[in-house]
Amino acid sequence: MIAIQVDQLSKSYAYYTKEAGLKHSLRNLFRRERLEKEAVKGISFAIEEGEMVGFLGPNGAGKTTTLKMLAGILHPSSGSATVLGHVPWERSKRLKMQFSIVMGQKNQLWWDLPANESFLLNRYMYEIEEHAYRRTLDELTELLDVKELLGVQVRKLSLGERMKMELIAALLHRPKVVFLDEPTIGLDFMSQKKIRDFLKYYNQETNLTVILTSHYMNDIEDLCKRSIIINNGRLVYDGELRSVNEIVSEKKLLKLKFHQSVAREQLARFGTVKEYEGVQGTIEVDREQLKTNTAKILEQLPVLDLNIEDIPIEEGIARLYRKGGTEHERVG
Ligand SMILES: Nc1ncnc2c1ncn2[C@@H]1O[C@H](COP(=O)(O)OP(=O)(O)OP(=O)(O)O)[C@@H](O)[C@H]1O
Repeated sequence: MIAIQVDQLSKSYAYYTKEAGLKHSLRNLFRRERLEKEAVKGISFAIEEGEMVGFLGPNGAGKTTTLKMLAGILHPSSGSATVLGHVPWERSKRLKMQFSIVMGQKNQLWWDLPANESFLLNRYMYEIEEHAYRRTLDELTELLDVKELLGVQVRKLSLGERMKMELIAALLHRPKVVFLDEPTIGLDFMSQKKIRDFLKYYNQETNLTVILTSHYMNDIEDLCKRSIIINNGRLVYDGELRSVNEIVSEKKLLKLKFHQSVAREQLARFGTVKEYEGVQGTIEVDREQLKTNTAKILEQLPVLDLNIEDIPIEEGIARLYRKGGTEHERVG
């Protein structure tokens, strides 16, 4: 069953230019230049129930704008969307009861109170029955290993502990769809991994539908079979992250080890040298030349070991991003 359906969704922000100086300020009183920023430009996708989808894009690509529309915080300029069959910006109670958003950069818990007080507030807001509340809280605090921290003022918790509490607050009412916006931002490697392991387990156990944005590729690679990538407001990729390079890159990496030292110039005859240490090196080779160049290398150089690899995913994504620029369109 489809949980999230997005069709030709667009959002433009209107804003006015302001030049510095008194002369310009006075002129602006009478004649301001109105500009429009098309932050999201007709994106479409569908997400099945239980899917965990990565949502990627460079700064300013339109991710937050899209998530805000799907969370019902913003109205779109055009297009349509449904979350669990409801139009999000109509803000129906039935959808609110089945939905949650976690923003790694924003606090949703009361800073000066212990987390369990904020949880109680959520219990009343979401009308969670006492027994179900106790059971869910027990389960989540157990899984995230924060039971003994429930009574500690949120401001005194570490970043990782606070993030775990934010997740609990978002999941107490057992939503069916959750948007996680940078849930591991600023966390150390181990805390990131703990949150990832929890999300993986919880998604499998409960069939939760998740849209996840993260600047850490580990999060996306580990958790999301599918990623949607937007750039400059447009959808530029929808599929497995691993396959990005098949689309954007005409290059492969050849990793070589030799019996004896080989001169850099010798390697450079077969491709762009990326790493060089005498007895080993890495070169970037055009896909079409891969076969012939590999054969020549094996024939002409003292090869001990040879591996063919894709260019790193981060690099493939960066190439995908470089395909688009920014657009500010004048409308009046
Ligand atoms: N209220 C607004 N008025 C005018 N322009 C806006 C407004 N909000 C966002 N924008 C512009 O819309 C574009 C998309 O912004 P958005 O915050 O959706 O991007 P993002 O992909 O979430 O970026 P980041 O990763 O930096 O958070 C940006 O160019 C931004 O400057």
